[in-house]
Amino acid sequence: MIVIGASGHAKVVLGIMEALDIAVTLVYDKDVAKKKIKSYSITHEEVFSNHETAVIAVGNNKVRSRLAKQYKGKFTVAIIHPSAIVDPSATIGEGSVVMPGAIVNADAQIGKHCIINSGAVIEHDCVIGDFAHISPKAVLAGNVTIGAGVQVGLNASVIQGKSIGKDAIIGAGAVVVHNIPSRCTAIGVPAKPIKFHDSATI
Ligand SMILES: CC(=O)SCCNC(=O)CCNC(=O)[C@H](O)C(C)(C)COP(=O)(O)OP(=O)(O)OC[C@H]1O[C@@H](n2cnc3c(N)ncnc32)[C@H](O)[C@@H]1OP(=O)(O)O
Repeated sequence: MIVIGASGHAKVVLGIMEALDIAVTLVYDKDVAKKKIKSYSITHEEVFSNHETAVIAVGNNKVRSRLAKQYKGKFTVAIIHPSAIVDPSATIGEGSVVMPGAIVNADAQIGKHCIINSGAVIEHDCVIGDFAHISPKAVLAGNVTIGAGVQVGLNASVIQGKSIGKDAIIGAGAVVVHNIPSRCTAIGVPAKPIKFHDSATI
């Protein structure tokens, strides 16, 4: 399997692949200054064979979205660390990565190319849009809806039934008790928007 990206996030993705015994054919990053990641040499040329599947190991939601378009057709599976607990009724889209210790509960639906980071909890019936990132130790209660491209920060929590609009950023430690609009940054307890931005992930 090809790993696209060679940043810190890629180190964790590579660790998951090692734990799953998935053979890494090459790690690609166009940045020629990057030479090695863990025990892997970094390839700077796009020398992908057509039939080989890939994972995008890039933490930035917008960059991950761009790369998913660029290499469309190469993504077939989700990568899930063996220590994560995923209910059999949950669905996880292709290209998504579930990190160590995460919990994804019954009937949760996780989109494509999402990151469910270390120790995050996604409760029953949550729906998470493509390219979202649920940061380490963030907790989503039941029936939460997360728009495409959202980042929920470290240790943030969202109470049951609330929704967060596309491309919003929820600050570390925030507690979401009201719906949050698209394309804003919201912080605090209770979380409130402090600014809005234009750019969209998809
Ligand atoms: C494995 C990994 O590493 S995964 C990575 C996980 N990373 C995270 O979860 C980080 C989440 N990001 C944050 O919390 C950021 O601070 C953000 C996105 C909320 C804000 O970042 P920026 O847009 O750069 O805003 P900035 O840093 O200028 O802060 C704006 C104001 O909000 C305050 N603020 C920033 N973050 C928070 C927060 N999480 N909670 C409360 N207040 C905050 C700042 O102190 C500042 O206040 P001031 O204007 O009174 O000085």
